[in-house]
Amino acid sequence: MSEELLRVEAVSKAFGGVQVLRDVSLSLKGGEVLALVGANGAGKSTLIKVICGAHAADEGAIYIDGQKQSYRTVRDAVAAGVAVAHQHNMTISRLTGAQNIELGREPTRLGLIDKRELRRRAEALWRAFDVNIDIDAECGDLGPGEQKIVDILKALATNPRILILDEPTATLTLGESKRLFAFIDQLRAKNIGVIFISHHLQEVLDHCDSVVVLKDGRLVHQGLVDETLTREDIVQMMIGRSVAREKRASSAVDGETVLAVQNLKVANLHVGRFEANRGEVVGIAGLIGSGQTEFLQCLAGARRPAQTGSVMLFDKTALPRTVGDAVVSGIYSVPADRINTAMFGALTVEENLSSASLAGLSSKGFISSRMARTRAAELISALAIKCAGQGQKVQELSGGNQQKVSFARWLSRPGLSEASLKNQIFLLDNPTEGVDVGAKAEFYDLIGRLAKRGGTVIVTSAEFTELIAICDRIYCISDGTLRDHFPAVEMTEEALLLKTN
Ligand SMILES: Nc1ncnc2c1ncn2[C@@H]1O[C@H](COP(=O)(O)OP(=O)(O)OP(=O)(O)O)[C@@H](O)[C@H]1O
Repeated sequence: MSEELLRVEAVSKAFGGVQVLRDVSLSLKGGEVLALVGANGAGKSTLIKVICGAHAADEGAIYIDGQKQSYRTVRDAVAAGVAVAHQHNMTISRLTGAQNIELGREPTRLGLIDKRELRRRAEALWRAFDVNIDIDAECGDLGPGEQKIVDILKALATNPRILILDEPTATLTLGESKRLFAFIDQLRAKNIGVIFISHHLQEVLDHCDSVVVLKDGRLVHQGLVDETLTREDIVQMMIGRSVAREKRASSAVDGETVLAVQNLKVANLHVGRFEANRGEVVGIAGLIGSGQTEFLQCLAGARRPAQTGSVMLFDKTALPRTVGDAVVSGIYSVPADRINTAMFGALTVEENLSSASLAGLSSKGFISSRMARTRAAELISALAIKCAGQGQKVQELSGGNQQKVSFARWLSRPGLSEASLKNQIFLLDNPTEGVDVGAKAEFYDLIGRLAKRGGTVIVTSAEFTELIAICDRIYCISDGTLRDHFPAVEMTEEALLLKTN
């Protein structure tokens, strides 16, 4: 590793009186892959935004190559050699990989886009990083792991010396993540300094050189990743307690089938046979983009399948036609794209938490604001949602805390009481994406409690270890078909990978 490339010195930042970063200092060398970890709301994204010019620090300074930076915009930071690849896929599906890589920087000739030069530039980058993807294919035809690499190449097209990767593996399966790490090794070899944000602590230990831990806006640790540092050490530093990784006790499945689907077709998926029982947590394992999201959308009334086949859903023989029908039938959904589709960013935490259960919070036609407040307070405490108060706008929360609100919205409907949830189905599409280890444990506990009360939970996850830990049975999607299922206790991550490839 070479000389110090980036130095963050005593940076502090507050929003509206809430201190989010306190006196944070860290250092990054060329060729170093530095992991930035911390619980949801610890201040990781805010720190990144200060480094990449999106926020100005209240106090402190950023140095690159020992030079104090005075940049005020993202463009200034790019000019100084800083680039960011954001967590959510920013590629445009109808453009090719090459067009995405050069998006916003297209070379022109006689006032028109010079397609040949554009292709040449993208290819030069592609060759420099020895990437094994088709840059002439439309991004919509690439897998999520390949799209992530296109996103990173797009950031690299600005020729940065410091590259920030914000949760790049959050939606990738293990195989896709491995490919991404091989790519990160190339960045290291080219002496690029990488800041890597992740909630997957094992990959931090396996692939990063050093780690910085933030807790409540303070830096509590910066050090090398070596054999003496364990996952448990990092968890302790992040949340001040340890989090067990044991399996949840299997729920009291009473065997009564509440949902059975045969021969359904949706997107690129054929559902040969799928069943879910009362009191059961059923997992669906598949590579991202295998059709599991679309299948859950059909069950939630948000999409019509191309072919319905035969259906048994409680006492009906059809799937819900609308989301409203589904909710009336007792089917609640936490969709994958929840931040855009299932939340009201401009409304408060309390309003979002109440929005799925207004009828239950009403008396004589009026919403009881006392009941809404009490219910919201219960949920905020049960899921440890970090917010300045119930009145804070959801768009001001950290990404992980927004996820928690979207999950909790549907929990506010049945409530956290011990009432039976028989004939209620919860559809959770990758529910713990972006959520920290402590909150994950709370989610698993809540999922177990929903099943114990007789509810049926159907869940997908990019993390197969998570499915093994929380499910009773797991269906696997292989060759575009969902049919085979296995008891979770008999599964390993490797076995699931083989069955879904
Ligand atoms: N624009 C804003 N206005 C008010 N508060 C904000 C704003 N942006 C961030 N915050 C607050 O700053 C704190 C830190 O948020 P940040 O997004 O940096 O956390 P994070 O560590 O990236 O979390 P996550 O793992 O959930 O993504 C949160 O409590 C959040 O509510």
